[in-house]
Amino acid sequence: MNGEANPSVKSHPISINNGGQKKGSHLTNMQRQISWQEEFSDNDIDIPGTPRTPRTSTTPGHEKCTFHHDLELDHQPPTREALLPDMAHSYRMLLSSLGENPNRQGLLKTPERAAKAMLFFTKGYDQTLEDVLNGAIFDEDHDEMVVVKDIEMFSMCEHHLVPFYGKVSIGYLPKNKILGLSKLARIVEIFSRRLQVQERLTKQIAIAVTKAVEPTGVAVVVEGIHMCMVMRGVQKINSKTVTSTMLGVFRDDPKTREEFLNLVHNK
Ligand SMILES: Nc1nc2c(ncn2[C@@H]2O[C@H](COP(=O)(O)OP(=O)(O)OP(=O)(O)O)[C@@H](O)[C@H]2O)c(=O)[nH]1
Repeated sequence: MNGEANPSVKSHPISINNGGQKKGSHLTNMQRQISWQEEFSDNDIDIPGTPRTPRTSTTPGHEKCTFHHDLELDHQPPTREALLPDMAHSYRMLLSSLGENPNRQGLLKTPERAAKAMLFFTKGYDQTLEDVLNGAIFDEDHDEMVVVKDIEMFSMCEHHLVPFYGKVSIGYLPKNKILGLSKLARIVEIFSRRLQVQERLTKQIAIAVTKAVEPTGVAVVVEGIHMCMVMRGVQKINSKTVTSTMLGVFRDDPKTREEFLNLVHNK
């Protein structure tokens, strides 16, 4: 890792984006660091209108059950299971709309299978940052860049309900707190396992890391292949969409940003 990165980080004034305050104003660096992180509310992660099932079960007999964050279909909370009959019914109607016979042997269990698959694809709606972090935030006197790259990502395009997939690279500059490495990948799961657009996914991941460890800066790059552009519509099979969110020092210091991008792009 480039040892020169941190002196430049510390000396570089962090800009803030608070609507009225200008870049490089007379605020101290610490005040600036606090400012850009405090801008994010829960709404930045949980966008308005995001459907949410209750945190505890509404199924008779399961009122005290809470769901597991490692949600798998054969180990899933009653709240999610309760959605299956309605969803399966919708899929059955869809099969009929296609002119298919939902009662033929091969399709008999398809509505239930499809409903379970859709629940899995959207399991992120039932996860929160707090759930997945599980307290794995550690005090550590470390202020060098941490990068976890090429995290596989599978998501669903909210416009066409078809998948998009790719990889996510996350970097942050810790400020005396580090995050369990797997938790970066788990944060990707929370937000990718929903109906999404790639831009929002990228931003939500960056904000979540910011909330988790209040670092000096966070950088996220997402590279995605959208099946809505491959299998239908414009049918461009080789195009990739790259989105990024740079916060704090990654936004303001070109050297830090460049170090991150070099680490991400070096194979
Ligand atoms: N910005 C952005 N656009 C997306 C994403 N996923 C899908 N889209 C786009 O959403 C748009 C929807 O456009 P519409 O014209 O309403 O739908 P459409 O007729 O199916 O569009 P085509 O895909 O061009 O056939 C398309 O341009 C998609 O490529 C995403 O993650 N980010």
